[in-house]
Amino acid sequence: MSSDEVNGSAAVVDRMAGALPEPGSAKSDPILVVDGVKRSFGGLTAVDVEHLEVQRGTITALIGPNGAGKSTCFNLLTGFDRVDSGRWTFEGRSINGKRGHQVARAGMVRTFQLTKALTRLSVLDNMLLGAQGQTGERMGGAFLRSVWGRQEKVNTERALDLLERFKLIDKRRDMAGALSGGQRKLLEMARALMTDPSMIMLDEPMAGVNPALVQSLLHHITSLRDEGKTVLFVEHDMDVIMGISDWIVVLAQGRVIAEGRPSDIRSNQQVIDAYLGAQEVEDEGSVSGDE
Ligand SMILES: Nc1ncnc2c1ncn2[C@@H]1O[C@H](COP(=O)(O)OP(=O)(O)OP(=O)(O)O)[C@@H](O)[C@H]1O
Repeated sequence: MSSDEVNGSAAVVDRMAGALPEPGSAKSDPILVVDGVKRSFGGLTAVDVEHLEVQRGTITALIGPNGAGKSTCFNLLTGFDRVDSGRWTFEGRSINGKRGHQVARAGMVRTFQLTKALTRLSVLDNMLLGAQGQTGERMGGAFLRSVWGRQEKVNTERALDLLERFKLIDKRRDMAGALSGGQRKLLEMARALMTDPSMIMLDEPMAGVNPALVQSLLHHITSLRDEGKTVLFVEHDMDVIMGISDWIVVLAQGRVIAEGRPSDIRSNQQVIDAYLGAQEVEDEGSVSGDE
């Protein structure tokens, strides 16, 4: 059995069957299709993606060196930044120009590199904020309750179910600020699921997380895929990337320089030159741990 078959279920392997390991490759059933998306800051081109398709029901990693444009790409696609040019469709519908909460309501939800869990709100209130589709970062719990009314019961039940699933149920009354770094990542993921998205985008879900919680997060990510959701994630940890990705997209200087299964990417000389070579040196000197 190949490492790619180990990573994904048989169904996932089938979904990627016709996809060629090359930049811009067509997928059999793309949930997200990006065309000509560009974003510059002053004279610096941060993102310049000619064509990208993300296959439905898979785990796709977006990797690349620091400053490659990964977070900017996430920000653009999810309505947290504006493109200079380009268009993209989600579930066949254009979501250009939509704001973050509208994108979330369309079914595409993202988490942030630095967790946005409101530290002075309880874990449960953070979850209830998630039900709004990521708006209201400045809203308090009392406001939430008045807005929700009858809907609050339904949302609270969903929040408690998710907190149970993510093993945070005992923390529901604690302030989010009292959680460890890893628990905040779990809360971010749980919160993102409040709107029952079909696609979840995770920005560095493992950063600052201790090894025990890494296993738990990995389990949650693969479970989401196995339930039929699409996962797109940005990550630097190569063991994580190679271990759970069905497909990998490599960005360098804003452009997609390679795409493929983990085995394709590992042996791609251009990727080794632009990223993997330097990454190995970095990993040798790094120490990981929870906050
Ligand atoms: N708001 C901004 N203003 C100016 N420059 C920006 C802004 N946001 C990003 N950049 C620049 O755009 C480039 C891409 O940054 P981005 O954060 O998207 O990279 P990244 O691949 O996510 O990096 P990392 O792995 O370090 O998180 C970088 O050169 C960065 O300095």
